Amino acid sequence: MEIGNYGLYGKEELEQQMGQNPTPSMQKALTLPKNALVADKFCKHFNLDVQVSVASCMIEIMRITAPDAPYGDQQMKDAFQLIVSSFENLTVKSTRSYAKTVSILETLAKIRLCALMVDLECDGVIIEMFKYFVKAMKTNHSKKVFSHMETIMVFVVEESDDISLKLLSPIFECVRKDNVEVLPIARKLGGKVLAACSAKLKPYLLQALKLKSIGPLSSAQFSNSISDGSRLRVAYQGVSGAYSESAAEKAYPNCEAVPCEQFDTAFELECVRMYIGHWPRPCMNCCSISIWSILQAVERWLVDRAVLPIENSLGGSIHRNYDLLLRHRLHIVGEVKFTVRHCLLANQGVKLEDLKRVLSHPQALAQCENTLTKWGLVREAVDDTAGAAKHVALHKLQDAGAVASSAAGMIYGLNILAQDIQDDCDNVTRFLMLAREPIIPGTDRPFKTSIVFSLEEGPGVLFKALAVFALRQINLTKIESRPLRNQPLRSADDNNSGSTKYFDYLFYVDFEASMANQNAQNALRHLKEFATFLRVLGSYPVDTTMI
Ligand SMILES: O=C(O)C(=O)C[C@]1(C(=O)O)C=C[C@@H](O)C=C1
Repeated sequence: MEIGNYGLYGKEELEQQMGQNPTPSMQKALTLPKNALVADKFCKHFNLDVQVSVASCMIEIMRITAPDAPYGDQQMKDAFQLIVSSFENLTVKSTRSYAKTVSILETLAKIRLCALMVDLECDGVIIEMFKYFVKAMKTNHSKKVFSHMETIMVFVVEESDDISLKLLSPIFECVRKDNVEVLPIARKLGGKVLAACSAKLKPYLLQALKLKSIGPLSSAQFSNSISDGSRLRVAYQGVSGAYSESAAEKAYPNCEAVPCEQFDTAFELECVRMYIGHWPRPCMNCCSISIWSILQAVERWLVDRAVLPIENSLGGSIHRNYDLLLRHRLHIVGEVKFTVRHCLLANQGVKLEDLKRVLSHPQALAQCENTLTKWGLVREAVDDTAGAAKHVALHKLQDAGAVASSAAGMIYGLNILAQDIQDDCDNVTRFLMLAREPIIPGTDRPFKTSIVFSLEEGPGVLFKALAVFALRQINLTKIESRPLRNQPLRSADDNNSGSTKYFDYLFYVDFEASMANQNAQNALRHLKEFATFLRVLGSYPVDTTMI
């Protein structure tokens, strides 16, 4: 089909913008340059600046001849390809052709030539254009550039009848909450397009989310991919640069580490919200309820593992996380020990003497207790170390620093004022890997089993409980007691059918044996005889490595 003119996107509107159609004499005058431009020696010139100049002349001719297209369909497609290729110049402001490229962008936005791109089904070219826009947002452009990109993207979406997910993926990718490669300004661009086209994009967003969902877990331990070949998604609490992210990557070297604001939600809705976390408010109001209900259906399969810090060699047990282990019906499938080396981070130009306060995760603050006291800094607890660094950078704080990793310093552009500020160089945090399915315990390598139980009141019951292991030469590596805050629990057989009971204390015990081991099974059978509640949290390989 020969499109031939821009009638599809409003002749009148265009005539208004252009003033009038070109006169016959102007049409005649244009013939020569119009034909010359499509010659290979110009449009396929090896020099990129020449190509941009050709693209600029072509779009100028399109502007003059509007609403008629100056070329036939194939030549128009080639011209669009050349025009879009020139947008590479938008990614580096210092290039010679930057100003010319901005003017091409402006014309494309103003005369809405992109409608013709949609009609000509130039999907590949449009995707390339969207990708350039997102990439270009790493450079500091004027507001005008931002608004032209927004106009073009919205127009393309609104003009397209049947949009492919591939075409939308640059937009969805740049609003994805866990996409650390995207700068806030690019997120804003994606968010504005989503907001402007919310009604049209809603079904596509849901489709994209469903495709992200994955089937039930395989029980393969420490496997980096799931059955369909996609990467294992490992949720961790905090933002990029948190120690938990490094622990996730140590356990599953090829995984996709997914930042979540709170651990409680790592396996739940937070991971679903990663797509719509940056959805602008007005849009949330109109679609959140339906998105919510549909997302609930897929939420359970959005991540495969969660990483949970459980204890630290200096700070001790992380009590809240012990409580979470019981609240969620997840299984421990692995552990990772990670050497934590803290830095004091601050904005560029800020010196140690300027600091009055320091932000970090309470565990990190506790691990640097002596050093921070020596410096006389007021401690402020936040959700994670990298989040603290991000906050200090984002708000350009001059009186506050952050205790976090050097990686967080790099990510958020902070200066390292001091390194290795933990109170002891042997500062190791133990992380647990959690999954919905347990792994099949083995005997081929050292295994550890974590259990939680409660006991009736009485003299010597705890002694008796621990003796079941001592009698069988099973070594205990950890014992932790937690108060039971009057919360109902299932009974000892753990099959969900027991009556509700209340206990005073819970004992968390780790012992060095696999549940595949007869000795360990006998010990637990023995313990069950007088435990009022018992659950195996997981039997998993011991982390014998240290980094
Ligand atoms: O805030 C982080 O970076 C975390 O990964 C959390 C955490 C923790 O909870 O203990 C992990 C390791 C360090 O011990 C300090 C903080």
